[in-house]
Amino acid sequence: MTTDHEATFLASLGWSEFFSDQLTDDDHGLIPRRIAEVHRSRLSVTSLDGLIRLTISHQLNTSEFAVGDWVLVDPDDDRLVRRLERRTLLQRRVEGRQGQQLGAANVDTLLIVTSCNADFNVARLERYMALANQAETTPVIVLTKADLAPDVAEYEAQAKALQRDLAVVVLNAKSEDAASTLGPWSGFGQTLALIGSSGVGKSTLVNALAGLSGEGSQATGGIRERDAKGRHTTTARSLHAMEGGGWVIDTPGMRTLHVSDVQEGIEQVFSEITELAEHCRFRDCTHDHEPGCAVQAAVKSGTLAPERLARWRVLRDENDKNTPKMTGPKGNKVLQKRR
Ligand SMILES: Nc1nc2c(ncn2[C@@H]2O[C@H](COP(=O)(O)OP(=O)(O)OP(=O)(O)O)[C@@H](O)[C@H]2O)c(=O)[nH]1
Ligand SMILES: [Zn+2]
Repeated sequence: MTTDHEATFLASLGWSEFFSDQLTDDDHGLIPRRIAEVHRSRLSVTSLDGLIRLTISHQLNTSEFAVGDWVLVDPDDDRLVRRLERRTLLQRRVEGRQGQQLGAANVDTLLIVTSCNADFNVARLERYMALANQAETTPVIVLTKADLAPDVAEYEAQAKALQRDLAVVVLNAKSEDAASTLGPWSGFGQTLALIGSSGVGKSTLVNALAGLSGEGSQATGGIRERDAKGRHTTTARSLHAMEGGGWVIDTPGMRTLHVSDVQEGIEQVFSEITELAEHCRFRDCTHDHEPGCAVQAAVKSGTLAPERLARWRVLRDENDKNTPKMTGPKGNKVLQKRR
């Protein structure tokens, strides 16, 4: 019963064979919808007529859903029937809590936003990239406030060195061409999400990408609301149509970060170290004092910066500490997969 209009709308939201292949005969009559808002007792989805609040059971734990999830809905009563398997999932560890919090689902590209000033911190960027890699979302570094920095090329070079083949974009988030600069990642059917510290220009970028100004715009700078605990929050809906034809997810929950369970993501960020380690004499080499260590040899020859190795160690140790371990059949430790 899907009209052409509806089909184009779903395709703009990223509906693809990955999701349609999950449909069975039992799903006849149901329609796919994408989650735009997740609250404690309510879920909303996008539609051509605007947001629709889903009918859900009182027992449903909404924290198991993420903005960007695809769900099947009964159009007669807007009842949630089931969630489809995710293509990508960004999640983060919350200090003092068990497990991980879901951030955003089915995101194609994660814009890691930082500014060309004191906010720029390579260790934090590597951490964000480990998370993006682990989620199987493509990271892109966006360097904002280029208009205020005299030494932009220096920041750009440092960002490019963070991971092999990493895309780095330099811009002024307030300029008219900010959205078109991000065109390669904001086209029809593409989903973007943003991460980065407070004040780097995320809301400004969302406004530029979504063509929002005035009434509909995300609060930028000091005009934000306070939540119950008196903290500043950017309170607005989380899924916006972009002028380029895709969608952008802006979830405040993704803005701070501790890592756990991102071992493969870390190996991808530091692929040059991962590859060198294969040539160490000992399989369990710690790349510290061992003879025949290919990683230390690279540091000595100047091809690997000692600071980069030190940051890899810190991130890997933090991840190991935060990742729950299971004891394997032979008593050796096995990393627990929680996907
Ligand atoms: N000159 C200049 N100012 C910028 C740029 N990007 C952001 N700003 C300004 O920096 C301030 C903070 O920008 P926001 O977009 O609110 O930052 P945010 O990352 O959304 O911050 P939170 O909502 O706290 O997470 C605003 O006053 C923006 O106008 C830029 O590229 N150049
Ligand atoms: Zn070694």
